[in-house]
Amino acid sequence: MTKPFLSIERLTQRFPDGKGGQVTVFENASFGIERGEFVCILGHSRCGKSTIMNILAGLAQPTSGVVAMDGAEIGGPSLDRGVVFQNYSLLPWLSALANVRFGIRARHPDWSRARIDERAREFLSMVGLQGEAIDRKPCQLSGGMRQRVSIARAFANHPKLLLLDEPFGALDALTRGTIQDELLKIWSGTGQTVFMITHDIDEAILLADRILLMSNGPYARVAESVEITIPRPRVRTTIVEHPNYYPIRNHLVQFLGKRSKALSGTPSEGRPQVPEAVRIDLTDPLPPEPARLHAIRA
Ligand SMILES: Nc1ncnc2c1ncn2[C@@H]1O[C@H](COP(=O)(O)OP(=O)(O)OP(=O)(O)O)[C@@H](O)[C@H]1O
Repeated sequence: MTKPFLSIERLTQRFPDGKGGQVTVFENASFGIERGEFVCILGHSRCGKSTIMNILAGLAQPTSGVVAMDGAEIGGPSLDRGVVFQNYSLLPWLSALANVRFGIRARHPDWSRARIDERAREFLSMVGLQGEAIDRKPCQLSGGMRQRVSIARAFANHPKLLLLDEPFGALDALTRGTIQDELLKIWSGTGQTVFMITHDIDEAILLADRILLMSNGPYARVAESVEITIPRPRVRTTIVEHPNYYPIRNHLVQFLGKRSKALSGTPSEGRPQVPEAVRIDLTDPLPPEPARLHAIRA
C-alpha cells in the first residue's frame, strides 16, 4: 500500500510529570494526510495538538514513532514546512514587504531581487495588503494585518506543507472571518497541503477537507477523522444552509462534549491508534433518520 504524503506512524510522546514519573500525552498515534489536503485538528486544551504540530515542524523530537513527508523522515526544521503561529512570528525590524521577501530569498537564493519583490507583493495583495501598509513595520500594523503578513510569508515560500497553529486565535470575529476567506482563496490557488490547529468548530468546517478529532489526555487519541462532505467553494455566509452542515457540526460538538472525555486515559496496549473514518452525508440516498447517522459512519 502506498503511504500518504504525510505519514505519522506510532507516534508517542511522554514528558516528565515533575514528580519523578512520566505522563503519556499520546501513544502510537497513526494517521496520514494526502497531498493538497486541508486538515484541521480539534481537541480540548492540553490534549497534545501543539506537540504533534511541533513534531511535524521538526521543532521537537517524539519519544518514539516516525513522521515522514514525501517518503523522507522528518528530523528537524526545513523550508519544506512553513509554520504560522498565533503570535505572528515576524521579524520586528523589517517592514511587512521585507518580511515576506526575507522568506522567499531564503527559499530561492538564486532568484533576482525583482522576482522576489514581485512574488512578495503578489502574495501580500492576495491577503488584502497593498499600498503604504506593506512598508510598515509589524509594530505599526494591527493584529489582523500582522497575521495576514505571516500567512502571505508562509504561502509565498511555497512549502510542501503548511502548519498553522491557531493562526486566528488572537483576532476579533470580523477580522477572523475576512482572513479565513483570504486563506481559502490563497490555498485553493496554490493547492498546498495544510495542517491546522483550531478551537473553532465553524472555522474547521469552513476550511477543512477533513477534521481530526482528538480525545483528552493523558493517552489522548486522534480518535476520528471526519470528512467534510460540503462541496467547495464554500462561502461563510451560506455554508450553514447546506444539509450536511448541522449534522456534521452536531457530531463534532457531541465528540468534544462527551466522547473526548470517555476515551481519555486508555493506554494503547501496543496497538497503532488509527482514527475511525466518519462520513456524514445527508445528500446521499441512504436510509432515513435515525438509522442514517449510524449507517453512514464508515
Ligand atoms: N516540554 C514539555 N514538558 C513537559 N510537559 C509538556 C511539554 N510540552 C507539553 N507538555 C504537556 O503536554 C500536554 C500537551 O500539551 P500541548 O501544548 O501539546 O497541548 P494542546 O492540545 O496544544 O493545548 P492547547 O490547546 O491549550 O494549546 C500538556 O499537558 C502539556 O502540559
